[in-house]
Amino acid sequence: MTDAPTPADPVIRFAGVTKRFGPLTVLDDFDFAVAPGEKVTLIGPSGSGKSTVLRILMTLEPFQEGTLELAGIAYHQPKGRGAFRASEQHLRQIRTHVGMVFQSFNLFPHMSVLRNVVEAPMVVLGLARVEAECRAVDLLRMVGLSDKKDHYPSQLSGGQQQRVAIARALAMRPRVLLFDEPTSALDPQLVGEVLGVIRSLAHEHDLTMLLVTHEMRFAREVSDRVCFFDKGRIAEQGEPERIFTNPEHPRTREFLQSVL
Ligand SMILES: Nc1ncnc2c1ncn2[C@@H]1O[C@H](COP(=O)(O)OP(=O)(O)OP(=O)(O)O)[C@@H](O)[C@H]1O
Repeated sequence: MTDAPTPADPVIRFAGVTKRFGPLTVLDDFDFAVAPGEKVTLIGPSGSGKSTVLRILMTLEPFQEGTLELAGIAYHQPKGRGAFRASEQHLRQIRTHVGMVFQSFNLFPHMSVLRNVVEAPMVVLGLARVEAECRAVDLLRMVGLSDKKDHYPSQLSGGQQQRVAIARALAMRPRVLLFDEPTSALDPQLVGEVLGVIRSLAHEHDLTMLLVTHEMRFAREVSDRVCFFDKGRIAEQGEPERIFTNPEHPRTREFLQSVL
């Protein structure tokens, strides 16, 4: 089964999006929509285009054709006009509505944990320091790092750095939070603490979440919908229980057998 009903008022919508890297077509006439508050996980083989979807959403990658709608803002790229690149104004709008947690944390190394979390709300949203700090203190408590607010990233474990990165993304109060393999760079013993924070977020908040992960058990626990990606297409999607216990597409079965 490749089709999922399109939500009436999606917060994310790709319609006929084509993305090429030189001669390589990664997404071909790609359609995909996510409802507000939905938690959707993209799984699939390496190189199938999962991260590219997130990077296009975050405007980190231009695309060649199609329409992208994000939090009510639409971007259309007509065929044959080169690659869509967002204007400065678009970039600002996107970055206010969408947060992204990367594999490699990407914290500012010269800033304390607290400063990492308050920086964007102050600079981008114009929040007063006292308000941004209040927000940051709450979020650092939520990710279990209240006692590390004056530390620098180099003084933290990878798992702690990633939890700061999650707090930093949440400090912007985004409508959509993207996770690109958030535990891939971590030592195995640190994976659980990061997944725990994301799991609580997924279960306790109405934030829209789109995740790329190789952690299948985690995908099963947190997702409303799992999409199996194969060669730039969603070969199969559905509720996690069904996808993991009774996959219909041969490629999904083959993939799950190789990773479970
Ligand atoms: N900047 C780039 N330049 C050229 N090719 C790229 C670039 N970024 C990605 N690709 C190619 O696009 C394809 C899709 O990559 P993408 O990272 O989206 O896959 P993925 O499914 O997320 O893989 P993984 O699970 O390994 O992260 C791959 O063949 C990759 O080599």
